[in-house]
Amino acid sequence: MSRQIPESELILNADGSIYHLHLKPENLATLVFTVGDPDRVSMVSKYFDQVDFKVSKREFVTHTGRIRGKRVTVMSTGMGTDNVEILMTELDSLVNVDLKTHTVKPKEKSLEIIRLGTSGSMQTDLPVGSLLVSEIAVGVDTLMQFYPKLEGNQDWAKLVQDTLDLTFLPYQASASKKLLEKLPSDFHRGVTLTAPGFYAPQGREIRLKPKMENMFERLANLELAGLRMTNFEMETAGYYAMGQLLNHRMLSLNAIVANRPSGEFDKEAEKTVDRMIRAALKVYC
Ligand SMILES: O=P(O)(O)O[C@H]1O[C@H](CO)[C@@H](O)[C@H]1O
Ligand SMILES: O=c1cc[nH]c(=O)[nH]1
Repeated sequence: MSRQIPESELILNADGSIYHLHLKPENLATLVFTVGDPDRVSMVSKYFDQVDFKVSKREFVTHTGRIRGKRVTVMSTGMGTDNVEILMTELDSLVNVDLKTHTVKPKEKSLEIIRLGTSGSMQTDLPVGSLLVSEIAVGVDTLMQFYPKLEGNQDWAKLVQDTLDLTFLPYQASASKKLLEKLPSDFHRGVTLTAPGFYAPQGREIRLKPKMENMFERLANLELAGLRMTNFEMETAGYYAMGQLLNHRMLSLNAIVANRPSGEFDKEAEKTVDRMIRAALKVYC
């Protein structure tokens, strides 16, 4: 008999749903699209043939339905890897923990989780309106200081640590090869920097001067094994790392809405996001 997880660690609501996501196992499909913005959930589910289930709690809004006969879930996470940690742990618990006995199920189940996010480009030749898939992501947040060490190559993480003179080691994880290979070639492939904030942690200056000078220029000039760093956002490395530790297949797609070298923001950002959503549903549903 596996360990019984205390009620204070795996918390259920009065209706038996999991604490933050407010979902029961039967409300979740094995293919899950995630978005940051709660308003983006209906931008995805409007393409479903039917929506059978809707729930929302805090920033976690979920719609589950069918598209071309395939069952699919879309849900929002809000911003940041702290929310991703909650999302991934609770999604994993919905499929791999028996919520009645509070014990881990003997047979592990994997989800396919595809993030549909917005992002800022560090590269001149990656303009606003581009679509990009994160092949590798480097997290400069401290989430992975609290979990088992990630297996696999950490060369990008070390390079970023040296470049930004960070006092802690960032972490690096990759997209699922199986999901990646299905994607058409009009998606640029990139190395994504997942930052613990939008302004100084991505080198932006409003009133406060970031401690790190020329941050995006320094990162944009890095090269490793023929790859360069391409874009900033705030979740992907957390997804890839948690997915690797929990054995779920992960992919992060990015609509490039800002270009840092040119100082431009995409005037048609909503259309760019819609193009990414339609492309993803076509490939994975
Ligand atoms: O558009 P979403 O998915 O929220 O993603 C990006 O946008 C937010 C910042 O504006 C961050 O969450 C960042 O990762
Ligand atoms: O520059 C950007 C644009 C969207 N999201 C980010 O985190 N950064």
